[in-house]
Amino acid sequence: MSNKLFSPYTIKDVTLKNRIVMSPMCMYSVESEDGKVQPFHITHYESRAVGQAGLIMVESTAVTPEGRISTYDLGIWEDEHITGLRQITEAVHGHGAKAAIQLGHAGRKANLPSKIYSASPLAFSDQYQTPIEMDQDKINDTIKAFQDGAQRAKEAGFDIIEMHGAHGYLINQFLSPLTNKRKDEYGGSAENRYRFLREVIEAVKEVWNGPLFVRISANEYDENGNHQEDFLYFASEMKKQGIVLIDCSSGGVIPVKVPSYPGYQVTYAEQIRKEAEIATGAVGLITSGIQAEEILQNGRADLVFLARAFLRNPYWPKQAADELGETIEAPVQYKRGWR
Ligand SMILES: Cc1cc2nc3c(=O)[nH]c(=O)nc-3n(C[C@H](O)[C@H](O)[C@H](O)COP(=O)(O)O)c2cc1C
Repeated sequence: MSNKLFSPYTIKDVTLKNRIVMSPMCMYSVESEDGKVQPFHITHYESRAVGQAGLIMVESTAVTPEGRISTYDLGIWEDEHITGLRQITEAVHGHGAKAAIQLGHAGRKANLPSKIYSASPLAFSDQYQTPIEMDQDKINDTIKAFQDGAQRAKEAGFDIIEMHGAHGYLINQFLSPLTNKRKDEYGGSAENRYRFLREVIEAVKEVWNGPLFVRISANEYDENGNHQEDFLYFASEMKKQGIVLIDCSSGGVIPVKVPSYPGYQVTYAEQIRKEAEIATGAVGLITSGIQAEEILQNGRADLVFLARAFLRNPYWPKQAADELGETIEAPVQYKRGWR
């Protein structure tokens, strides 16, 4: 039986050469607080493309300055950011990988000295500022910032955009009843809590025809948080709106510890894939080729996302190919006998 991990995967008009995704990881490596790409970022992402990942996803990139997790975050809030981001996509494409970017807004989890905003005025913890509740103008401006970010991502040459709806950041703050206590049409029912994400997706679609992913936290580890029926509702709405893949993570909404064992979140990708009939990505302690292949062969997810494994080993796909007895289209150093 041939390996799925190394078979191509087509989403809309984009074909990945394999199903291995470098999961988004903030590198907190912007030095001058301007959100601009540094030489480090280009090397960091290019090296994983050399290592044969099918899709390189650039870290959560802030759509507004106030939406940064920290002042060290990459930004996409002004046109000046496009040049550096284009250097990343060109470097990644040069090695046959596709490039994605995760558009993010930290909301109440912004660790900044300036004012911060959220769905409701609830601090994440006593280490964080209490955010200002977004009024309608702020909501509209933020939706426009996601749209402008998508336009800039297009101009920078990205193939795929992912909206960061997980880990307790702004979109997640609207989705979760733990953080959204609003009395207006953005709060209350699951339908209302979904409204902000719905409007972000609609705005992004006006400027972006390519594949659009959403990352969600499919378990909030609190009985008063969203439950499976809520996630299935969100997934079915995303599908109706044309989202092509849901990247299934968990946690981060409130400060509770997330479990951690091999494949600890795969079950969410599996459930959403089966019940909402939408493609999913699995992430979380996927570290071996055999484990990744099992996930794909058993229809538990369509793509595997790896974060820390790629930090440790930019050549992880080669390691996985060796485990699975697969020969991969090798970069030149493999052909010269690199083992
Ligand atoms: C240093 C670091 C930075 C991260 N930054 C992001 C991020 O920008 N966006 C995101 O959705 N997840 C982020 N994550 C979470 C990873 O994408 C991934 O979901 C998580 O690490 C579990 O996968 P792993 O076990 O393969 O590392 C980050 C993780 C790490 C270790």
